[in-house]
Amino acid sequence: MFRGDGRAVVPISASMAADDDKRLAAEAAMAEVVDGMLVGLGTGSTAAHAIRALARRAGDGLRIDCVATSETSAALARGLGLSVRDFAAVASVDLTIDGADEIDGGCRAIKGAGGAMLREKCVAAASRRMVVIADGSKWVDRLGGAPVPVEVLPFAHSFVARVLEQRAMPVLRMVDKAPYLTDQRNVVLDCRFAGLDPAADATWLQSIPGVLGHGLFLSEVAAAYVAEHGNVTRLERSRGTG
Ligand SMILES: O=C[C@H](O)[C@H](O)[C@H](O)COP(=O)(O)O
Repeated sequence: MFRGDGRAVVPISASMAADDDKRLAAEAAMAEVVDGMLVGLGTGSTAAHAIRALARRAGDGLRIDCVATSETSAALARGLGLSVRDFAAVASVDLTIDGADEIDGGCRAIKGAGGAMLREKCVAAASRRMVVIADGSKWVDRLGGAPVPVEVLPFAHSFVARVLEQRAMPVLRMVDKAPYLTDQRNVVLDCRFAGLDPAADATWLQSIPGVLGHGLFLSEVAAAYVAEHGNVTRLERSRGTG
């Protein structure tokens, strides 16, 4: 099966459960999890489906350890009986399963609507393989419809915002009338770019003092499971991409 842009995709299954594409995508990714793995747990509503699916499989006898990309995911996983190790003591992860805010045909993603992109990037980088799970609304031809979240040292946020204005419209993320804080107690500037150039803008973001991380995942994602109207498609990153 081919998308309009000619990229090959592999149809996996069709399901009557069209109202729960996130869960279907998460369950499809379970095929990649085998006994003995150290699994990276993503963050967000789609990743939560994967955590619940992993817990069910662990209940059926699958032996895995996990690391989590957020305190929320760690708490969910532990509450379901999964073994969650401290990532600070982990150098390498076998497989990470995470959500995304946007994913394109080259398996490039925008992540971080839930504020977890810095830990997600660290765990992804430590992983032998990272797969994204998503419902069809996340699948885009071109990245940039969603804002790019940028995690910033609070000390530097006004300076960083001024620099970001050269290429984007940064908005300080707020919750209950106060700046949103990540698990690391940093702030987030959500950036809408006027014509995102993913590679150039990722390099530029990383060069700004005070920027600790951002939600552009351009080389980390090996494959994506995208469920749309009950149909799950696996999109593999092309060799040589990114
Ligand atoms: O910080 C949050 C993460 O990057 C999420 O994986 C991403 O925002 C997707 O979340 P959801 O599955 O809830 O749409």
